[in-house]
Amino acid sequence: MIIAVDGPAASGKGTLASGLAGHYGLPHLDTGLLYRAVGLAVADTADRPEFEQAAIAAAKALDTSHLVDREALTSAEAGVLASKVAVFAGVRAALFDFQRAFATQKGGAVLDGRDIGTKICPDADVKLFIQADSKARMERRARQLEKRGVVVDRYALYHQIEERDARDMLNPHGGFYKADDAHLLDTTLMGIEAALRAAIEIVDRTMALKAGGQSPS
Ligand SMILES: Nc1ncnc2c1ncn2[C@@H]1O[C@H](COP(=O)(O)OP(=O)(O)OP(=O)(O)O)[C@@H](O)[C@H]1O
Ligand SMILES: Nc1ccn([C@@H]2O[C@H](COP(=O)(O)O)[C@@H](O)[C@H]2O)c(=O)n1
Repeated sequence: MIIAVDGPAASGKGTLASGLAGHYGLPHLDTGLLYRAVGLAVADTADRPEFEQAAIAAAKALDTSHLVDREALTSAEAGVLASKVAVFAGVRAALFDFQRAFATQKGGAVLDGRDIGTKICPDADVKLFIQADSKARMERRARQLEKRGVVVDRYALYHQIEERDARDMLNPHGGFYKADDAHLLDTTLMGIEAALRAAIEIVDRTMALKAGGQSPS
């Protein structure tokens, strides 16, 4: 079974994808980490003319050793850099095969990102599109950073999230939109456990309908 989980920054898609992976015993890939690793690798060239070519080269050279330093990868700066390299078609193309191979491994997988249900796994068995309002997302991200001892300017963080969402939505190569057959799950008023229960319910219902030969939508 392939489960695709998409949604905007700090919507909780990674938390849900990881919970679903645990529940169904599937491997999980947070595809945002790939873009973050590429962004960090070319941070020095940002705003220079060679930025795009450097980012494409970094994406082609990416391997799992670049995904180890979780603290650097999950920083707010890495998120911004990721969304800047993600607009380059050459970067997205270079990262496609890795994601596709992960998704199609024997037994299936859970992937989360922006374009999983639309570009990477349009054939996923279940697609979830996670939503939460911008203020709730900002607050979740702020608390996550504060737990690490980072001093957070909530006003700046809110605008950074909004700006990143806009860049992702307007990215002509991105595929960041809800697929027609994706299930929308708004978690603004849900805690982590309630959101995971709701996601499991959607997956179980969708798979049961498919097994019965019915269209789930
Ligand atoms: N439903 C929820 N209620 C409250 N907090 C949540 C909820 N879901 C996730 N969180 C918390 O919000 C933070 C961001 O969650 P998460 O990393 O899963 O988001 P994401 O959408 O994967 O973010 P990113 O944009 O980095 O990929 C984490 O600290 C997580 O524990
Ligand atoms: N499938 C994806 C995943 C991520 N991106 C870009 O990377 C940025 C960081 O992603 P997070 O999920 O870790 O927040 C994101 O803002 C996107 O620009 C992507 O394009 N496609």
